[in-house]
Amino acid sequence: MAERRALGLPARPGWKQHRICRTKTVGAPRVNENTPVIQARNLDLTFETNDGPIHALQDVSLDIMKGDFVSFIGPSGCGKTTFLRVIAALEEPTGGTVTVNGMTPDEARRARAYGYVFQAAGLYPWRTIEGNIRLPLEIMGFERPEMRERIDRVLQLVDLEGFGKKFPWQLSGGMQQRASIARALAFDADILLMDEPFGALDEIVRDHLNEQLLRLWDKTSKTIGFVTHSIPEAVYLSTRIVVMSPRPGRITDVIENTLPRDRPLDIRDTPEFLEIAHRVREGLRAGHAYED
Ligand SMILES: Nc1ncnc2c1ncn2[C@@H]1O[C@H](COP(=O)(O)OP(=O)(O)OP(=O)(O)O)[C@@H](O)[C@H]1O
Repeated sequence: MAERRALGLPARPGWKQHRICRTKTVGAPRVNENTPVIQARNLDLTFETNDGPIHALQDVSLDIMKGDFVSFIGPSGCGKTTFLRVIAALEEPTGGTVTVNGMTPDEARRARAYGYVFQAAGLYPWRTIEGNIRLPLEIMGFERPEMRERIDRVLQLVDLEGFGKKFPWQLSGGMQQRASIARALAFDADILLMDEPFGALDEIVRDHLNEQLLRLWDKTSKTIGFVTHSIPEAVYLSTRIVVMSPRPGRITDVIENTLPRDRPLDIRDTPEFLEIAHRVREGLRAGHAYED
């Protein structure tokens, strides 16, 4: 249900929901060049469960600037997904604040400030690839010619020209994930939130999609928040790597990536790359040691 909201789709009947706004934009971004696109201050989130409270986020503060590619890495349960979901207004923090383009997360969701890509492609099997991409655009009330233009543009961006009339089951897992990215890009939001989008894919496909994503980021200058378990993926893609640690979920290190923006895959064999990867690994280890 929350996933449907993030895609701009209506909740199923009977679900408590925020009203879906059908206009294209509600409220202009209230930021200038020097203001962070995403700003989290002392975020706290405790889930109340039958087994007691779970402190998923503790005192999380972070600024993400326009055009940043920020990866979140850390062991299972350290709050990576929860943090992304708070930014996307899919979870309500129990403390602290977060702004997206100067708005509350909920205002930002209504203003279509971000696209969200989930771990699984989550395409509707009875709709074609085009139909899947078109669905949120229909709900948002775009005119037909504009929908057509947007669908063609995003299919081209993710290298799926000619596949619009296919159904999801006719595409490989990697292509389905690209279609899911195309759907998130169709609103043309400046921010893309991606929750471990390539986790289920094999290494070769993942490498290819990493390259494509980097190219897409370069072409579109979007701001990207990206959850991953993979150190090489985080180092290859990001401008900054946020290392997190569990129980309670918190940020333990923020690593600036000094690699050039132009990154062929074999940059992963260079001493510079390995040095940054080493620092990420040390950060992850330190987070674990803290628990013992
Ligand atoms: N809706 C929820 N209700 C209760 N507990 C939750 C809920 N969502 C997440 N949690 C708990 O909060 C903690 C952080 O979860 P989260 O999914 O954010 O971690 P993660 O770092 O993304 O993990 P993974 O890498 O396994 O996806 C975990 O202990 C998880 O069990």
